[in-house]
Amino acid sequence: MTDDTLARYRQSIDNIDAALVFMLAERFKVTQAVGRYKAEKDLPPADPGREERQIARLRALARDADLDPEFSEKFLRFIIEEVIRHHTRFQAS
Ligand SMILES: O=C(O)C(=O)C[C@]1(C(=O)O)C=C[C@@H](O)C=C1
Repeated sequence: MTDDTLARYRQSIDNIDAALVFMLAERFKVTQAVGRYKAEKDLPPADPGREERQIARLRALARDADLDPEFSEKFLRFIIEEVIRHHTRFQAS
């Protein structure tokens, strides 16, 4: 059975998912550089003040874009948690 409407929606979803992967790859490239820099300069892996500002900004953007702010906060925290794990590995090596 073919459902053209569903197929079109899914094509768009696939494009968006691909864009998300590319954007995340770029973000992690930058944060890897930040991790190396922080390790060199003996800076702590996490910066809770910066995180709070990022989350407040993202929540406001989410509200404007009609996206659930709770979800956007969870999503950003999930990414930052992984970044901090990478930073911590740089400090140990
Ligand atoms: O901005 C930094 O200092 C970073 O290390 C990047 C980043 C982020 O992924 O956005 C990660 C960890 C910090 O706690 C804050 C922000």
